[in-house]
Amino acid sequence: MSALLSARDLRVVIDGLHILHGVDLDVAPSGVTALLGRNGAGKTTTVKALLGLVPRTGAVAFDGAEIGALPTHLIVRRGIGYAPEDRGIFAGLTVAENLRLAERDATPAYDLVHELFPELKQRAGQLAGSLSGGQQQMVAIGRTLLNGNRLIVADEPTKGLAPKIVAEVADVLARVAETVPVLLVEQNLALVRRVAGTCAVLADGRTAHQGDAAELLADEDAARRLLGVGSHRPAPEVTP
Ligand SMILES: Nc1ncnc2c1ncn2[C@@H]1O[C@H](COP(=O)(O)OP(=O)(O)OP(=O)(O)O)[C@@H](O)[C@H]1O
Repeated sequence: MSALLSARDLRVVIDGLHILHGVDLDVAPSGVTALLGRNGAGKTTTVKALLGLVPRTGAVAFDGAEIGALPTHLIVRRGIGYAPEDRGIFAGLTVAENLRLAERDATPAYDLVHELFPELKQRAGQLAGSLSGGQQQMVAIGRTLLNGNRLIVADEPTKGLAPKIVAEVADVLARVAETVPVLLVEQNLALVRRVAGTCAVLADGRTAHQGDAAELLADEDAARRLLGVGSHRPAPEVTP
């Protein structure tokens, strides 16, 4: 199965600091590919480099076309949707207004968004700032689905959320990945175990491992070495 997106030797230098030293990454054409690594390993920078949000060198192929040197607006136009770490939603606008602001296509895919997240339809008039963390993630991810994107990039969608809400977001991601492939930056290994098929692990700005997510997480020594945790310790619940 050839990758939907593959990055080779991705490097990022910011203000003279070498942040990525050669990241290789393959995103599977279906399901969830998890991007893992300890704090500061370079996950968010990798995602930003893929989207052209930071100066970078290296090759990035998306659906067979080279996008490694393109500016961000041309990359997103090729069909990559981004849900950033801070969600980037407008707290003072309603759910419907947040979605409307993200419209790019002449015929935005509201059917898909409302089918996946009926709650966003029910809460169309509610201020986004008064939604739960999980519901806010639905808005952030829903926005990326409006425009016929072929890859969704979600950066730590569960960060700072209570376990019950993490379970909600896990459901959201699992549902989305049935329709559109997802590149997921995530620290919650229980969630990764539940939703991800493949994974890449970064360490110190480089790719330290790529492969099957379940296999890695089943290997306690490898998980401890690469991620700094025993993958079998009691984890926050993510199953409903
Ligand atoms: N604009 C910047 N200027 C200086 N250093 C930066 C910049 N952006 C990132 N870094 C540094 O690069 C390293 C990688 O950061 P990055 O945010 O990509 O890591 P991460 O794996 O996403 O971490 P976390 O899991 O903690 O969010 C960190 O040491 C960070 O401090």
